[in-house]
Amino acid sequence: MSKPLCVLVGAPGAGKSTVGQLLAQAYGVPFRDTDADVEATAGKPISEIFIDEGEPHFRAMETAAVAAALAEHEGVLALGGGAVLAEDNRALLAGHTVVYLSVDLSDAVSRVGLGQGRPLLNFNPRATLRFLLDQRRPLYEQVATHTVGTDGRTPEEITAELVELLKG
Ligand SMILES: Nc1ncnc2c1ncn2[C@@H]1O[C@H](COP(=O)(O)OP(=O)(O)OP(=O)(O)O)[C@@H](O)[C@H]1O
Ligand SMILES: O=C(O)C1=C[C@@H](O)[C@@H](O)[C@H](O)C1
Ligand SMILES: [Mg+2]
Repeated sequence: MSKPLCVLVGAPGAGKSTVGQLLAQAYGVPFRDTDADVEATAGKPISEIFIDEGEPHFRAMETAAVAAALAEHEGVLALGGGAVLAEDNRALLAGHTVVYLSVDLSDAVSRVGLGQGRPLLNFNPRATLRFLLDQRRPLYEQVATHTVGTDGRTPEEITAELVELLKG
């Protein structure tokens, strides 16, 4: 089975998409993001999938995207922030190099405040993120082979640490 060089997991705002692209550039390998795969398959943004078909439909599409990417992709792979909620996805991650990009509440709030298109965070992002971080932390820790803290650090600093960490 071909394997991604590295799979990034973590909460919304952890920087999976940002750091994932930098890490792929550093290695000269392709970057893939299951959120983008789902949007390409659906032909519309995730926010519209949530509105039109609902979260369970999005989660089923996400699980199919995770399975396909883990089987096919040989570069750096970022998963959607909620991908670890599904036991099927957690099982598929076994045997892969999985990096948990951790983020605390205040950094996550300020980072997601910069962007749009996160349907779970449309209403009261701070309270929702607090819940998501508490709910998911044990799941991220369960699937991770490595953990890297991102608070107060630039994407470039985090990428440099990852390159060192993954050398071994
Ligand atoms: N270490 C960092 N320091 C400051 N800002 C950051 C950092 N990492 C990412 N950002 C910014 O935070 C926002 C969210 O980053 P990004 O989209 O990479 O997160 P994500 O983990 O992919 O989130 P999601 O789960 O929603 O896809 C972006 O505007 C990005 O530029
Ligand atoms: O944390 C989540 O549950 C999500 C994070 C995003 O990456 C997207 O996968 C979607 O907006 C759901
Ligand atoms: Mg992302």
